Amino acid sequence: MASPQQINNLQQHFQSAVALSGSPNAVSTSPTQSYLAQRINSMKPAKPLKPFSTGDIKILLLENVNQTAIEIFSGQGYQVEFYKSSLGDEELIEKIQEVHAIGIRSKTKLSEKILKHAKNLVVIGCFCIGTNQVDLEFAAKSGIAVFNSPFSNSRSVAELVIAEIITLARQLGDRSIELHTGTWNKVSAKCWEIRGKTLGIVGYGHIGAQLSVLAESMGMNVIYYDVNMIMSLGTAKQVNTLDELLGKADFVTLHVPETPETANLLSTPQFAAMKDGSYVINASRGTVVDIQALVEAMKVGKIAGAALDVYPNEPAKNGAGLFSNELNPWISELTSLRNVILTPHIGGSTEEAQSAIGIEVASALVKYVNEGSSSGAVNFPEVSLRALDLDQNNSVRVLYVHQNVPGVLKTVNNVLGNHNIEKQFSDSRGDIAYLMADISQVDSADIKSLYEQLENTPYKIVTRLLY
Ligand SMILES: NC(=O)C1=CN([C@@H]2O[C@H](COP(=O)(O)OP(=O)(O)OC[C@H]3O[C@@H](n4cnc5c(N)ncnc54)[C@H](O)[C@@H]3O)[C@@H](O)[C@H]2O)C=CC1
Ligand SMILES: O=C(O)CCC(=O)C(=O)O
Repeated sequence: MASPQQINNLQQHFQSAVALSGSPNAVSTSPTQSYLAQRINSMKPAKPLKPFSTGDIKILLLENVNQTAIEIFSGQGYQVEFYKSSLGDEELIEKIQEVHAIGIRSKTKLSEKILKHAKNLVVIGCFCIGTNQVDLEFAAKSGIAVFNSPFSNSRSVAELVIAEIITLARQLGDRSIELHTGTWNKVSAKCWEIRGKTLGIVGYGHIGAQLSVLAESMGMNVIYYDVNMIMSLGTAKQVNTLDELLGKADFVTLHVPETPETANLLSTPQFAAMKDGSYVINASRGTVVDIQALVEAMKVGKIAGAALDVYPNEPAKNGAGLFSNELNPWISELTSLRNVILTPHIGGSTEEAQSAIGIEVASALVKYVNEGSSSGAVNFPEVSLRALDLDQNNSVRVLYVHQNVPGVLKTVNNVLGNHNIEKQFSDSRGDIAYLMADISQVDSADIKSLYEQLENTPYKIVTRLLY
């Protein structure tokens, strides 16, 4: 057990988080408050680890990732390069060659074409929920772990949808535009209360379920369709088919991920199956709704209103004139329709959500870079080891990503077996496996040779040593 003075010193050490460079000569550690509290509360001082042979940690942050993340990375001494927008392919390819970590939101496409240029990249942070913008399989095969924030912006999306339900039901967008342009148009025709109306939620995950509770509290009846059986919250009811939901709902809202199965989930036949005068809301991904078909269904009055937050193609940066037919061919038709609310992918854009996402994803990246823990990774086996103790001198943490084929562990343990293996954990996910091991009695002169032996093993994808 550590003395109170030692704990205090440790606390100061973590809190100041100064000069924590990723260079081989500097100490690195994790900064998050919850993690800090966990470490300190355990009353067992942990040995801070430093990366071997990765040089100074460089991180590229795109798409205006929140300040909380910048502070965490800077606090670690990482070299942070920050951009407000995403980058074009050419510039991205140039920048990605050198960095060890990259942070993006929903716009930056990290396809195989881009990722194959990354020479040092060990980790990708998606500072959002969706990870469809990253080629997760190629990343895993290249030994690059991907993290996201699974629910930090869910509430923000659910609240936006509640606002949109009322806005559509009362035609508030149109009334506001009219008055902004001098027209007083006091009408009640086809304007409704939402009380007693049926909300159909497609995808009852984090956002769908949160929305369900909010909608019920406002007097709506909730039904939902999901490919999985999911426990209902409140008095919501799961229906068996999408068509059943479409035939019953006054408002249909989509909260599914972008997958091949969800492409054009709502198209001409689905709009035809909906109730006359019903409404559509899409804050999931742009590919989930066939927007040309939606335009047609609205022109004939089948659909009385729509709120869209996401589009198949979205501009890479903010600016006037970017939302035009050059981006998506139906934009002028869509913008000429009445009772259509169009927002620029802001479902998760609140101060609360962005700050929480910044802390969550940055902390996961730091834990992976500094300690090797892949807990929460979306494309990687989840492996973690308890920290090394402060007094464990001559210990090395081995991080070894390899192809999931028979015999690899035998080869690796032959290399590690010259030392004392204090603890070891390995797991696999599809074609990829990840081994973490803490070994002791390692002379510092031997670290380079240990690294080279592991690097030269067959089926190795990435080797990292922390000590
Ligand atoms: N507009 C915005 O700013 C934001 C958009 N999103 C989008 O919302 C999506 C949903 O987010 P969460 O609720 O957190 O995801 P989640 O993973 O918690 O829930 C998704 C649900 O959809 C279901 N599902 C998958 N395929 C389906 C299908 N073909 N038909 C019916 N159900 C299906 C799943 O079983 C799951 O229950 C994200 O994948 C992301 O693309 C998320 C956050 C912000
Ligand atoms: O805030 C963003 O940039 C993207 C939000 C989003 O779509 C997500 O979290 O999946």
